[in-house]
Amino acid sequence: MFKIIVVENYDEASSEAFKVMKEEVVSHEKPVLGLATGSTPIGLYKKMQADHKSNGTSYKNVITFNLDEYIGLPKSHEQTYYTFMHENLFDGLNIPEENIHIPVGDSDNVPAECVKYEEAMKEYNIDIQLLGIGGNGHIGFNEPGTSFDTLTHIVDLQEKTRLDNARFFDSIDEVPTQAITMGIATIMKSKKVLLVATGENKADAIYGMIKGPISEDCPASALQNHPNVIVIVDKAAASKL
Ligand SMILES: N[C@@H]1[C@@H](O)[C@H](O)[C@@H](COP(=O)(O)O)O[C@@H]1O
Repeated sequence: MFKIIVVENYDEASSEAFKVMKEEVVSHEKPVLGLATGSTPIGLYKKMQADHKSNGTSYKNVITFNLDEYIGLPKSHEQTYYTFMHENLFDGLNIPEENIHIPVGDSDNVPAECVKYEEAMKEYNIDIQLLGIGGNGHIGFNEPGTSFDTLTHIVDLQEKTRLDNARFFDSIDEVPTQAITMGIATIMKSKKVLLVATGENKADAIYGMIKGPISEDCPASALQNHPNVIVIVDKAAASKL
């Protein structure tokens, strides 16, 4: 079930998302947050850091699981999601390092890492999973055609996704070709989903997610079967609804 909140712009979307996130953080004794990368959550993460700094909201009992990670880059690489999360969120909060979970993309045994990651999540129930959405409707790195039954797994990144993410690298050739991602079945297990999307280039994906058929052609359409999804979109991303 979707609760759709339409706002004017990116900053308002970040503020609305922050309200939802903060409520989760303060209302659970041990909040379990599923986190995302991409440019969309940066505004939200800045607000979480600012709130921690000025209001002292504590994250010391927070446990986090990130959606995905590139395969093949060393952790310290400036474009890993490990680096992204530390720079954009974790460095400004007081989450104990041992509570932070991100798939290890430079593991010697990536298939075993996927199993281990899924197992680690079984111990906890994710209270809220934050999601962005790809222009082709992907969530995490679950590209169109991914089975809705998937757990954490290895994916070959589509050319469109590599191109979309190439802006962060020196050239398209440097964008990894594979990633580890939570599967769609993993995402569906979280108690609540918070999906944020802004800009006209997300309008088709938002339409497909909410109004399109439930189909593997649009991975986000699986969320039509989730009991509790909050969608925060600006007018541009909502323009085709
Ligand atoms: N794996 C991430 C997704 O989790 C993210 O939702 C998507 C959209 O990114 P952006 O928010 O930059 O548009 O990009 C990447 O592919």
